[in-house]
Amino acid sequence: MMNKTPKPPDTPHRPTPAPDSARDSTPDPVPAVRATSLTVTRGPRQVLRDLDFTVPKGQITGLLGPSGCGKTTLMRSIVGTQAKVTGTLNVLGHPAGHPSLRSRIGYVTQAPSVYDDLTIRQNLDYFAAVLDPSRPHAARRADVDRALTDVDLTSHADALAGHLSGGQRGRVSLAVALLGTPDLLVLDEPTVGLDPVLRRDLWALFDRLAARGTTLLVSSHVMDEAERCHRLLLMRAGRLLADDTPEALRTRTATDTVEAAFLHLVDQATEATRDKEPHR
Ligand SMILES: Nc1ncnc2c1ncn2[C@@H]1O[C@H](COP(=O)(O)OP(=O)(O)OP(=O)(O)O)[C@@H](O)[C@H]1O
Repeated sequence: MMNKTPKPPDTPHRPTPAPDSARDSTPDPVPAVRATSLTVTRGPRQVLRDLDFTVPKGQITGLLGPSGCGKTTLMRSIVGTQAKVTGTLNVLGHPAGHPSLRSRIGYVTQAPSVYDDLTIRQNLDYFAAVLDPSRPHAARRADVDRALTDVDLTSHADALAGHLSGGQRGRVSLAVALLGTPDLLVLDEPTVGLDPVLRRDLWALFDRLAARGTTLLVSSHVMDEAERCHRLLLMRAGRLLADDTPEALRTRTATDTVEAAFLHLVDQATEATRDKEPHR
């Protein structure tokens, strides 16, 4: 079972695909992320094994796979917070973790990081000051207003963060990540626990950000969200099963949905592993 939450009854089978303008645009020759032979060890285990992939600029790339397959580890590697990373991992033209990337990447983890005893606006004011203390007050204020508008929380700006729903807290975290207008936005399962309307609104925001030129890497368990991405990285057990567009995946596997394509690729990979095992 891939989904953490049951599929909501009114979720369309295949949500609105990403806009053609973004899908058909020729990708920037320098990708936002390029990984070659990327391997990560956590504790005694290799949790990412020999990954090769690229994330094109200005598009939404979905990172999908079952719980524990290594999605968070891959995101942490890209934002530069993961230890024991080998191989090559370039992000926006620099090695992952390079100091110049700090202000260019927004990272939203699964646990929203907001101060409960501050209002939404106070949270954003605080993070804006930490992000760039030398930025003039008026410019910081404009950044906060823009981020509030982006996540549709302007009318709740004076509410205490501690009084918000889980989905609203997640949107505050996203607003914090948007304060510095990052070139790359890395979102770890941003739609978990959201109702269908909020999920739709959040995906509409991702589309708007991509249309502005932001690169998004979004992890999810929910395969119908995969259909909304320009590209997909499908993972299983620390390995990459596919790096392609949803359409190409469906065509290549002669299936109707990305979920069916994923299952087809899992079966293929299982068979290939079995064939390599010595016969007893
Ligand atoms: N601190 C750690 N030490 C050792 N192993 C870890 C650590 N954190 C995670 N792992 C292991 O690394 C593997 C990948 O974990 P990761 O959190 O990247 O998966 P995921 O795909 O993001 O899972 P989920 O969808 O449940 O968040 C898992 O097998 C997990 O048990």
